[in-house]
Parts: sequence; structure tokens; C-alpha cells
Amino acid sequence: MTREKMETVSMKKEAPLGWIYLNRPEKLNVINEKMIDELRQLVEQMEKDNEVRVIIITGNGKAFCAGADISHFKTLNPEGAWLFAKKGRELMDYIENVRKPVIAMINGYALGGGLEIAMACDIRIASDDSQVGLPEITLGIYPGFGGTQRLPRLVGKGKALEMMFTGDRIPSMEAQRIGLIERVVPKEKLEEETRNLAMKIASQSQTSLAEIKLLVNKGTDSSLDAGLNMESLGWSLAFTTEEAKTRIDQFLNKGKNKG
Ligand SMILES: CC(C)(COP(=O)(O)OP(=O)(O)OC[C@H]1O[C@@H](n2cnc3c(N)ncnc32)[C@H](O)[C@@H]1OP(=O)(O)O)[C@@H](O)C(=O)NCCC(=O)NCCSC(=O)CCO
Repeated sequence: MTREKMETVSMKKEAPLGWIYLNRPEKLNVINEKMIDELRQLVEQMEKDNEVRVIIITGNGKAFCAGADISHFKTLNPEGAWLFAKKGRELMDYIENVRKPVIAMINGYALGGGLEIAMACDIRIASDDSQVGLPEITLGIYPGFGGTQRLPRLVGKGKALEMMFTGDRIPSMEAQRIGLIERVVPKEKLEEETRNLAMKIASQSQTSLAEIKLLVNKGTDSSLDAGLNMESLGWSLAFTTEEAKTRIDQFLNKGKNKG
């Protein structure tokens, strides 16, 4: 097992899983520029590491992440705010497009930029005491790291507008009901359930995982016809991989070695 600690994030490599911890627990893991840089560095590192097949992002302490660091907002002029939003948005885009599955393990508050990180991940699993929301409107602003775009794509326009207009926090069970979170588990089982889910995914073909992720992300941004054509092209190439040949052979021969 390898561990690495940076100023605002840390990681634990437990092959085939790579765990990334947002690590400013005294401030509920709020996001500053340093965290954006370091989180991106760790995700890039894990993307390149052949021993890591699934990446898990979570928070250290009692929160996943309470959003962008509001104490930094006082110093922001429009140019600074634009640059900060651009940096944040590029990180979310990077996480969304990494060629490996990324799971958000939500262990408490996931608010503002924290929920925006979770929404950039492929799957969200949360403890039953977690709460999520986009409270930016209560500060007189609105989500700046992709929330206005990703939330309606996950929960539909009306619910997304309701959440962003009110800024209300909702419990994880309600978030699951509306399609924002995939699984809710008892707090004490969160890590175990996340590991089980991640290990199951890690046991699948890496090429197929990467292709499915690409097709779903790019396909939903395209016409149905374009998406279906992308699927057919990719699907035909999937048969050229050694992994597909081996797995298909294994299935076809499974009865033959039995006494
Ligand atoms: C998350 C809340 C509801 C937690 O409340 P509570 O448990 O009472 O804990 P606190 O005492 O409020 O917080 C502990 C500590 O963290 C600091 N902190 C929390 N959130 C932020 C933040 N976003 N920025 C800066 N600092 C934060 C808090 O000040 C405390 O510090 P002390 O030094 O100990 O006083 C509650 O904290 C809350 O509502 N937080 C704000 C959530 C929010 O509005 N997020 C959106 C931010 S804007 C954004 O993300 C833009 C990107 O789209």
C-alpha cells in the first residue's frame, strides 16, 4: 500500500483501488486553488498508474466537502473569479473524462463545489447521514464549477432549479430518490460498501469500462443517431482486444473442464 500526503489532499493506493482524500477537515475540506491543483495532480497520477483501476474521491473528517472557500471570495474581482471558476471547471471536466471509473464516496456534507466534484464523478455513494445541495444563492452568487449544467442533467430541470433557487440542503435518501446519488448506505458501512462496489467494477475489462464511460458522456451530448453510431464503431473494435477474446473463450469453455 502506498500513501502520499500533500498540503490539501492525500492519497492511499490499495491496488486495484486508488483512494483520494480531500484533506482540510478543520474547514470541512473547502476548495482553494491549491486543492484544485493537487486534486488534479493526484487524479492524473492515478490515471497513468496501471495498477489503479478505479479511483475513489472522499473527504477526510466529518464532511465530503463544503464547497469553495468563501474566505477567499472577498479578494475576488471579476477577472479573479473568472479564473477561479475556469480552474474549477477544468478540474471537474478532467475528472469526468478520466479513462477510469471514478466514485464519489460522500461522507457528510457535499455542498456547492463539493457537490460539483461529486457530480463530475461517475457514481455517487453516500452515508445515510449525508446532506447535499448547491447553497451558492444564499451568498448572492450561483454554482460556478459546473453545477448549473450537471445538476439538471442528473435530476431534470425542475428539481435542479428548485435546488438552486432555494439553496436547500437535502438528505442523501432524498438525493437518491431524485437520481442524484446512486447508493445510500449506513454510515458505518460506507467504506466497506464503497470498496465492494469499486472492487466489482475493478474486476471488469478496463477497455470496456473506459469505452462505456466515453460513450455515455459523449453520447448524451450528441444526437441519438450519432451516439448509436459511436457505440457500433467502438463495439466492433472491442472484439480485437485480447481481454475480450480470453473472456469469451472462458465462457464458451466453462463446461468443458468439468468432470
Ligand atoms: C457546511 C455547514 C452547514 C456546516 O455547519 P457546521 O457543522 O455548523 O460547521 P461550521 O462551524 O459552519 O464549519 C466548520 C468550519 O468550516 C468553515 N467553513 C465551512 N464551509 C466553508 C466554506 N464554504 N468556506 C469557508 N469556510 C467554510 C466554517 O467557517 C468553520 O470554520 P471555523 O474557523 O471553525 O469557524 C456550514 O459550514 C456551511 O453552510 N458552509 C457553507 C457552505 C456553502 O455555502 N458552500 C458553497 C460555497 S460557494 C461554492 O462552492 C462555489 C462553487 O460553485
